Amino acid sequence: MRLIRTQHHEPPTSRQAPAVELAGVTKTYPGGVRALDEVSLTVERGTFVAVMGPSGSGKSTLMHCAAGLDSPTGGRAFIDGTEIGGLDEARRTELRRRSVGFVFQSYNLVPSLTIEDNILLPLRLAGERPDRAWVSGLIEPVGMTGRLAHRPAELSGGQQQRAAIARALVSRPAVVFADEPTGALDLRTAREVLGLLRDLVDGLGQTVVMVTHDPAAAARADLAMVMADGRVVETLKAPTAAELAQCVTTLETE
Ligand SMILES: Nc1ncnc2c1ncn2[C@@H]1O[C@H](COP(=O)(O)OP(=O)(O)OP(=O)(O)O)[C@@H](O)[C@H]1O
Repeated sequence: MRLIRTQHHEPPTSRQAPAVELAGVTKTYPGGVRALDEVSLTVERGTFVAVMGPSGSGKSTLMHCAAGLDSPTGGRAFIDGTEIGGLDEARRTELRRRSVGFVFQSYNLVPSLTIEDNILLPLRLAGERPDRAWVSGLIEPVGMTGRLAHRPAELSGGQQQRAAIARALVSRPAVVFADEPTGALDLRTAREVLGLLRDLVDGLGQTVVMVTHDPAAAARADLAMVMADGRVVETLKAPTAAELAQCVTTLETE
């Protein structure tokens, strides 16, 4: 597994293209803040990647540029082998719908819809028919089998996040971006949700990129990228919570 590439190369375009690829990506916001400074990285399929770093180091900007939610001001970003920068807004939306799933700290389920309709919503929005076998295969591991007719308010936070994870996966995306997915959960529930993400990577070959402040959460990933000042300054394979905590503390005090 190779995460960081710094040299120029032609991006692969086959189904086996990396889930995400950034080549020299820079993001300068109006006003002049350089939130990303020539970041190059590859997220291989079937891997769980955590992004950590002090506040303001560029984690959210990295996620937004890698997910096609925002445009880099320099460099090239690819999702599933497709360059985002070459697409107009409609095509970019279509690429996100087809290839990217999102999980948020606050679940973002639609309160008026049942859990089943929430999970199926991305397919409905895309005008696609559910692949029943895939959907059933998702419902069971996320623990929603007996809860499909419930509304989100009838579920605990952990259950809502599990439903949100099923929703993120329902369109079989190339990559799921999870932004502080355990930030609103208690310790035990957070551990269960992280275990679920880990199982989805191991069992379904899903690719997950998770932004987190929590070293224990990041330690569940295959790789942790640690950011500072818009750059990836450390890439740790099979990281431990202790080494991640140490790394971030050092950066925060520098
Ligand atoms: N829309 C924006 N306009 C101008 N500057 C921005 C904007 N969004 C972020 N920034 C700046 O870019 C830098 C990186 O911000 P970013 O939100 O990516 O960091 P982060 O690591 O996600 O921080 P946190 O952990 O606090 O969420 C910061 O200096 C921030 O102030």
